[in-house]
Amino acid sequence: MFLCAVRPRQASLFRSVVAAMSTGTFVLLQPLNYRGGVRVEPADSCGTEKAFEPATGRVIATLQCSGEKEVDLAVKNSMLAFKSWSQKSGMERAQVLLEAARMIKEQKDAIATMETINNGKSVFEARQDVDTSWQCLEYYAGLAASMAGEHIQLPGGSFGYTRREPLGVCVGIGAWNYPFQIACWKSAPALACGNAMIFKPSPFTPVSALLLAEIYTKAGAPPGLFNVVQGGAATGQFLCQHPDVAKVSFTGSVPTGAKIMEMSAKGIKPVTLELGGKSPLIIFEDCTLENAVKGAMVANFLSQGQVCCNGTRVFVQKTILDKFIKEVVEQTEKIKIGDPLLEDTRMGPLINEPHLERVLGFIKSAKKQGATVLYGGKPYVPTDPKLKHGFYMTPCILTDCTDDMTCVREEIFGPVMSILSFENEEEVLERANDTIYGLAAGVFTRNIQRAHRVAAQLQVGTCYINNYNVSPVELPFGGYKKSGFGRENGRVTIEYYSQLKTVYVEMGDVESF
Ligand SMILES: NC(=O)c1ccc[n+]([C@@H]2O[C@H](COP(=O)([O-])OP(=O)(O)OC[C@H]3O[C@@H](n4cnc5c(N)ncnc54)[C@H](O)[C@@H]3O)[C@@H](O)[C@H]2O)c1
Ligand SMILES: C[N+](C)(C)CCCC=O
Repeated sequence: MFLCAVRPRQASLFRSVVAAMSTGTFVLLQPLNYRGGVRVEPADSCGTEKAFEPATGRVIATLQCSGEKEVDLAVKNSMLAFKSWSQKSGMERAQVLLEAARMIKEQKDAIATMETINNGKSVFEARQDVDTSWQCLEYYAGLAASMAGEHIQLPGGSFGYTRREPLGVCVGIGAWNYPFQIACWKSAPALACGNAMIFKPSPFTPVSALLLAEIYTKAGAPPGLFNVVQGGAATGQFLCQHPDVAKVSFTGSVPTGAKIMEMSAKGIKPVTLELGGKSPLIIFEDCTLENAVKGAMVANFLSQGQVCCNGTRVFVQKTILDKFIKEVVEQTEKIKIGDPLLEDTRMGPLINEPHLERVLGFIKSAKKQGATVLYGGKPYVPTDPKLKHGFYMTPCILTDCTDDMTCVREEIFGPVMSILSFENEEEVLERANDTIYGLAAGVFTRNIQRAHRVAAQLQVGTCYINNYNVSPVELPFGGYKKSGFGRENGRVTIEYYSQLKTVYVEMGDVESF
């Protein structure tokens, strides 16, 4: 067990990570809030939450959920930081973001290790998440200096101009499936635009946002520019309802998203909602089968299937159905499940026991409704004794699915692929769009006209052609329909973290009544 010898207030989490590189050894030291450039105990609390190491089932920390007083202190502190930060030039802000990106790259292994310990995803994947995180900071650093308004000539020599200004103190609320990436995807554009941010991670994954907070401070961000408050729903509510919070950017489920929107509406606050999905992946007979199979695996089993945009409704054209199924089962059998910190593991545990039970429940109901479990879908106990209380299951392939089954309609958020067959393009498009969600979709075909025609007709925020679940920072990411609105990544996100001021300049005399 690792115990930090230095005073907790000053203990850097990175020291803990370096000392705890193997599963079953890490203990997270308090305090877990981050305010004014240091880790602090919350001023008040509204209950506790436990954070686990999913690989072993061990509790790694009991969190004090921040109360109203702590939230207010965090907001006041961030408002102070906002005063100075918002006055800096884009180039000055970019320097801090670039230094933070450099430090993330330098600490990539430590951050990925911590993410794996707290979330359960394989360290192989966690490293990719860290890459998409520092890339996000670099990207918005690059845009910070080019944020500008326009000059508009008016009659008589008068003119107007616009200024793109920050919003103020923004709140980021995160889900547990991409803890570090979500914190970066929200904070990088927010800070680049001159805002301050208070971030509340999911209580299941409190750790890596603290790593990011330490990095921002070391990179030169003023104290309070990026504060972290820990807690669950009640803490999230205090944040959304705080009168001095200018914007809320939320990543999580549709029901919580609706509550966030309601609270924000009362305060007339803009919101970004990155919500859930039940995305279709359409595989035409003229695809490159090997790529389509790989695509389906990435679209379903990444992060143990706990990915918002996963393509879990896999529509396969009837003529290649048998070939596709044979190949996908063969590949799925090869997935190595186990200790997520081992280099060759590709599937770790699910986030916690209730979630594992929920996912297994979906498989049970799929069977009841007539689906066939062609592969997996069972609890899994790795041979290593220290992993026996972890939350593992075998990846699941369901066939004989129909569009009305619960496993096809609802977001499972676990490693469960539902395979459906189709005859033609028109039919599959109608079925693919028959959902309340609209986060993503995929299409595999070598027919270039068909690929673009289908992409244009899918009611989704992101459509992948001949790949899946790739997310370059240059491309906007977000949902249609109940999967939310607003975007993360891409140039457009600047608009979600800034507001436009118009200045009119009179060059003549005022005409009076
Ligand atoms: N679209 C995306 O980019 C994206 C990315 C990741 C996850 N997700 C979605 O997130 C969901 C899984 O994450 P989850 O289980 O953490 O979601 P969740 O909605 O339960 O919780 C998300 C966050 O909201 C907080 N919260 C809960 N109730 C709240 C309330 N009443 N007020 C304020 N905050 C509150 C939680 O503490 C947590 O930090 C899935 O539906 C998944 O699809 C979407
Ligand atoms: C990086 N991915 C795989 C596109 C996931 C984005 C966040 C969704 O849960």
